[in-house]
Amino acid sequence: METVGVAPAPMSAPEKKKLLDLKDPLAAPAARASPASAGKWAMKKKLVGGDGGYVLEDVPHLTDYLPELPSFWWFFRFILGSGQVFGFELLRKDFMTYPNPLQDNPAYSVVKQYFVNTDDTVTQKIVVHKTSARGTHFRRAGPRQRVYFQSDEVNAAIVTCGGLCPGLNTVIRELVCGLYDMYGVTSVVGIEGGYKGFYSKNTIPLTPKSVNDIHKRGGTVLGTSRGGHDTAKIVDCLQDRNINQVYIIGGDGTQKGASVIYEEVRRRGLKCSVVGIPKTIDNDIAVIDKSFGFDTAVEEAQRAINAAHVEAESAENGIGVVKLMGRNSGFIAMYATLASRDVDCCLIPESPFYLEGKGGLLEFIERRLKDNGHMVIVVAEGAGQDLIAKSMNFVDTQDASGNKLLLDVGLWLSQKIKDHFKKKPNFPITLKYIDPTYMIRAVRSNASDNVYCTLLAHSALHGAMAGYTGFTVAPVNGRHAYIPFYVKNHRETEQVVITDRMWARVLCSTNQPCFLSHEDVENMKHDDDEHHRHNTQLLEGESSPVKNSSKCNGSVQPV
Ligand SMILES: Nc1ncnc2c1ncn2[C@@H]1O[C@H](COP(=O)(O)OP(=O)(O)O)[C@@H](O)[C@H]1O
Ligand SMILES: O=P(O)(O)OC[C@H]1O[C@](O)(COP(=O)(O)O)[C@@H](O)[C@@H]1O
Ligand SMILES: [Mg+2]
Repeated sequence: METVGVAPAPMSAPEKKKLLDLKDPLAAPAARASPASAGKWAMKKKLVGGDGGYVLEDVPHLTDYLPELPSFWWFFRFILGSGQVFGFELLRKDFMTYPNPLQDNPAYSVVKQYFVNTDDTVTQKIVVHKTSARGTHFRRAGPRQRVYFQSDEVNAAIVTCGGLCPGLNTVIRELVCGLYDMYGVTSVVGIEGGYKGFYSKNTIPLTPKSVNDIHKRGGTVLGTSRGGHDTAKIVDCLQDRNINQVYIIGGDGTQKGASVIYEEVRRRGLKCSVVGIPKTIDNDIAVIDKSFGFDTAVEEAQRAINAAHVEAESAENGIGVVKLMGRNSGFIAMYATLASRDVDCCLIPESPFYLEGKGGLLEFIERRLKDNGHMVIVVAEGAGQDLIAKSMNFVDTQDASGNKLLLDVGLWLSQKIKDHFKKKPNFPITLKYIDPTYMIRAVRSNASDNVYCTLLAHSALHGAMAGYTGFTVAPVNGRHAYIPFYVKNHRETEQVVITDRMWARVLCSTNQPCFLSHEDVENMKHDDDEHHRHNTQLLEGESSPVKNSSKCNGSVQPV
């Protein structure tokens, strides 16, 4: 088995494919029943072991639960008896699959080895020691020699859910154009307004012509929403409309929803590939290198930080406060701070801070103003929420998707700073608060995100055409991979690890206090070690492959 990023190790035949769990229940007869009964059809891990602690977290395939797809297979089986005896498995595969239409596409005729070797995998852990286990791998994304759908058989649907993010339109455009141009698929529809659009709205026909210019606009031409995830109704819609490939673009909440849809599709025995494309401007999806739109967000944040800096520099004891997105994680704030170099203090949810007293934020602000005459503070929207909640009577509220609604930390902080300096008449300050959140989210994607979105879309449709299902697609260490929905930590929010070197770089560039005592840091390191141990039961002796504060490692390679 060839691997990417780790030298291939020779394997003995019996060890080559140690199928830890491949036996799945046969398909349930196509039926409509309550998803509550879906338990016994729930996703099973498909783990394949290899030499040296190699583990492949494989993706489900339509044939896992639809072992006999075409009806004429039954006819041959009836005449010839057992497929196994007559070497029939090979013949069966030929009936179930079709040559990839890309092989006749003039644009790809020059490519030396266009099709991905079916055994290629991508390693999750790229830094290894000579004694470390090879660890978790994912199936490499890309076009396969044989596909499980004929072009005229495909009815594809695309939906966007959750918050906006630069690049949504590019992903939609490239899915549509890729399906048409590479696979000759002509039936693609858009679902309007997120998950609830499956059962409350008409579909929008999508063609290369209708999506031609959409990548030049922010937002999503399909509309999006939070809430409204009714699995049974969504799968009814897929069944009624004969949709056999569904591309679901959204963040952590959306991918959890996609996973449940996949389970229900499988329970009903439908030939329908369920594909997730991870989206979140916050860049807080675990396992993957980064999510699309993040680069654009960091770039766009520079404009707000520059404005804050200009304002602060031009006033006596000027302070610019900029609030950036990041509900649970400070990736945008951290990267925008590092990119700018004008920021004096970066506050993120992962790093608690305090205002008053020795080593507190207010003391630091005073000192920096005395030294420099101005300063810029970047604060992620999720930072300091505990402090705010303590200082005012607040009852937790949630949005339609169940996400906690946050208090405006930028406003709160600005007020606290103003109040502090009001008590010091000899220390007049000028504070400007800039909240560019929705401006950053609503812009069109930049050039690098556009290319990234194109590759994501292509990887997604290659996977669906090859019959894979129940997976999200994303770069892992620079290579696109298919990550099964069942990889739980992939669906959980990732946070900046403040005991990693990347956060130290920020502290170094801003010279801000770390607000933590030595004891706090030691406790955090201990928690991280515990987390590593918990995440690496398969890989004794390895550190966590999941947590990674830099999160933007590796340039994205063509699939
Ligand atoms: N645990 C869950 N199970 C099923 N659907 C979910 C779950 N969490 C969120 N969703 C659905 O996913 C969609 C988007 O979720 P949301 O949290 O708003 O955005 P995002 O996907 O960007 O995180 C919503 O329609 C919501 O109902
Ligand atoms: O105002 P909205 O639409 O609820 O969005 C706000 C949230 O959306 C985000 O940009 C990203 O959220 P999702 O990726 O979960 O959609 C958060 O940073 C922010 O808290
Ligand atoms: Mg989310």
